[in-house]
Amino acid sequence: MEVGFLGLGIMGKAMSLNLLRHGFKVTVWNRTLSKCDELLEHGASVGSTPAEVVKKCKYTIGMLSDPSAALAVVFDKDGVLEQIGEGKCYIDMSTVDADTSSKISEEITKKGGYFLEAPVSGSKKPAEDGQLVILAAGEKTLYDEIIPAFDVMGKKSFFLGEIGNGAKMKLVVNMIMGSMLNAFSEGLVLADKSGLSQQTLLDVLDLGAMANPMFKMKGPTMLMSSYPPAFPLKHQQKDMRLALALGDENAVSMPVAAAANEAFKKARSLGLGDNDFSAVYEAIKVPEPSP
Ligand SMILES: NC(=O)C1=CN([C@@H]2O[C@H](COP(=O)(O)OP(=O)(O)OC[C@H]3O[C@@H](n4cnc5c(N)ncnc54)[C@H](OP(=O)(O)O)[C@@H]3O)[C@@H](O)[C@H]2O)C=CC1
Ligand SMILES: O=CC(=O)O
Repeated sequence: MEVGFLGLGIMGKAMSLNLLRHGFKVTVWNRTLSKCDELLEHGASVGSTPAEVVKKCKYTIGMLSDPSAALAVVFDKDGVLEQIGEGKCYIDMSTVDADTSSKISEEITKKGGYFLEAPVSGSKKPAEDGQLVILAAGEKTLYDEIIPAFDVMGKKSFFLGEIGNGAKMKLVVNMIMGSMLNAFSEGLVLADKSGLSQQTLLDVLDLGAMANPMFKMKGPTMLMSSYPPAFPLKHQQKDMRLALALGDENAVSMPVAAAANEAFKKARSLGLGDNDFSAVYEAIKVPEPSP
């Protein structure tokens, strides 16, 4: 199977390498073209624009940072839309809101193409190991056709129905994840300030009903103030923002998520946006100014 891949950030690089490793023919494009070099060494072809990739491949996958990037790659000059048409398929795996996905879907469909949104749950390591959870929605026939690629990139794929449902599911999941990480960070600070061993807190949590891979993986590195980006904090804050907007639309009160969003915003204002999202702990450690 031949696929195009647009966006070689942390996730896109790992996902496209996996496809190559499993025998797919892959043509890649990235805004910063130099990031294509490593993929070229692993046997990928390189397209000079998104349009060129779509022209060459029946199936093209996008993995871009946020709604504006996802829209730019489709609608800008030399974008996906210029070559999409009858028999061409576009799969956007970026985390965006339902409106962004719908705009892309409408225009692609108008031109006779097929569209699937398919955001993923799971970070850098699951992407490298082909262990993502794929949350797809949109064109069911395209979903069935692209399953061989999803099976390489992920451990489980869900088909969630109409366009927007994949985006919404992803935002709900990440709203929970961001809120949990904040509560965890506050717990670490509280343990420290009240004279307890933070390591013992990690051990206690890991033995009880709240044990989870995120606390287990992030806890030790947070205690070392080490935040190499697996999931960049700026993207987690974008997801909190989009999840809160979804809450607004549906009149769902989410005070916990709103407070977590404030902590991620504070972390961004401290210059931590390109660090791993667990760096929110640094923002929680900073004392509030006294009145
Ligand atoms: N990292 C993670 O753990 C996970 C991330 N996600 C989601 O996946 C998506 C990608 O994440 P990740 O790989 O971590 O992000 P990165 O920041 O590592 O990569 C972002 C990619 O988007 C490209 N990009 C940004 N702006 C534009 C633009 N205006 N036009 C064209 N390309 C653009 C970047 O290109 P360039 O190299 O030129 O900057 C890069 O290829 C995000 O939506 C994120 O929320 C989902 C699950 C897990
Ligand atoms: O979106 C991030 C993730 O870890 O999933």
